[in-house]
Amino acid sequence: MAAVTIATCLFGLVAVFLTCGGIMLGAFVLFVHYQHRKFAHIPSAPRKGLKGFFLGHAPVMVEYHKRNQSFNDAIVEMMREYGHVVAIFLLFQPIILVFDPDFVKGILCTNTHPKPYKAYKLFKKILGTRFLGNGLVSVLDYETHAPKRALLNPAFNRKYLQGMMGQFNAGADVLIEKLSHKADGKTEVAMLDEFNRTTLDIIAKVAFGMDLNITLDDNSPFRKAVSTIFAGADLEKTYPTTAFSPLPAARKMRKDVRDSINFLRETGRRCIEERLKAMEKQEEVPSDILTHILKEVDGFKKESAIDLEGLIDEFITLFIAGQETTANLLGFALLELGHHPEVMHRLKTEVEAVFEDKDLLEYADISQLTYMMQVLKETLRLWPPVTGSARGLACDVVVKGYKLPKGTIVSVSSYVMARMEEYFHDPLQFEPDRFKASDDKSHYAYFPFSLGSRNCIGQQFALIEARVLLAKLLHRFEFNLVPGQGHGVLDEITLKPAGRCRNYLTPVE
Ligand code: HEM
Repeated sequence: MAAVTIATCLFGLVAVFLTCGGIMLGAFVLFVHYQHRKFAHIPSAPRKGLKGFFLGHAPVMVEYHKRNQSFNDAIVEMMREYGHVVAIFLLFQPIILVFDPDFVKGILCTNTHPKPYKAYKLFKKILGTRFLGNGLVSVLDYETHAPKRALLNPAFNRKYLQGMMGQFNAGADVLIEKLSHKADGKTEVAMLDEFNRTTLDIIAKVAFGMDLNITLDDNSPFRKAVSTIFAGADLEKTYPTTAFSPLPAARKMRKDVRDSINFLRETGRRCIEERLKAMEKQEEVPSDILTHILKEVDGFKKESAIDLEGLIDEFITLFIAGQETTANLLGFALLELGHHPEVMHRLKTEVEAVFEDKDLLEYADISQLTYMMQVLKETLRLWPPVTGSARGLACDVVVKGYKLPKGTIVSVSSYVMARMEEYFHDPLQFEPDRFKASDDKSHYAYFPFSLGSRNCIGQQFALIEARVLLAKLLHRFEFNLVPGQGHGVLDEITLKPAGRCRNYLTPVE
């Protein structure tokens, strides 16, 4: 009798479980179907079978990732096939991609459409741990963003940065000294890794007066933490289940990322608190971006746009946004120079004319490097480290005859538009002369630093840093690409050269 009762109970439980599961699955299928129907009027690449129904184009993204190709190349193909407006589905999330300069202008240059949470949650938190929080990159709405941006803007204007030329030069000199020990013409040097270290050192010094010494220290915990965090973010982007999977590897990754983020945040907290104390005691403090911000907020005494936790968000934001991007730009530039000896020759001639026998490059010197600016702009056109931006529509919008309802996530891509014949002649050619001031016809089809009020605050910083580093390196070394490096890229949060820009170096005669 008892056995029958237990069996009945178990049967009942299983039935309830199956019914609930069935209802949930049914609701989920209806939801996915609704998402597809909502955007059925927008051209889209086929999503095959059940896998395509549930995962959308995500498997294509994984495929490209495995082949060291950017998913953006798949999007270029879709643009060629389907035109200026294309829908993609990542899992069941629709994203509408629009390749039209007027749309770019309307989306980026008005403060109408905020950043969408779904596209930026990976910056706010990685694998469940607060990362950039509400820092400048990841704060979503314009109202919260504006006062923060106003606070940081003066520290990033060209004039203020001109006063930091000493620090930019010093960073470059440490790298040159290090590389001079490897410049024997036969040692492979992964220049991307070197740029990564040096740009971390420079941002740490210029922004926070910190001497991290990462260029020389192979065991820097700071660098390890940054690498672990990027690896975690990339894993979560490609395999979102890592955020909650019970598998040991996923749990270990979550712990490593948590420890690394906490390490960075605690470093930031210490740095800010020590500076505050020094300022209270009226001790001499470095003239850097942190001092500038703390003076503005008067040590958080007045009601200000930012509190300590918010400032730690900015600390991490500047390290992350201000480092890998510039390193990748330099890596891609050196790679293209290796592939185009005639461009390299012309650039070196310009650098030598400016250099004469100077040790310290002043701002006036780098302003004369006009061809170098063209090289950097052209590199950013073909290889933008940040390929595009996303917004959530605040109202219905019609583009090219397609109605996009309020709430739609739209994305604009500098990477894809750079490859469109209608905006750039012979678009796949690396041709710096297209950026001669008089020839520049790139309005709203070229936006590697984004546009409008959410554009890159560090644009001037990056372009000063890149010119100082590249000029000093070309003055001292000949670079020869290790053969076999094509244009493969790693599309991991930022776009970077897959071959890590490996070179053989020799001293310039
Ligand atoms: C070649 C180098 C760089 C490139 C290509 C680049 C690109 C970009 C892009 C495309 C955005 C907009 C992102 C979005 O729409 O979500 C952005 C934002 C930002 N970048 Fe950069 N960046 C570079 C260097 C830097 C540097 C050196 C710093 C700081 C020192 C920096 C700090 C920031 C910050 C704080 C934001 C958010 C700005 C805001 O929303 O107010 N970036 N960057």
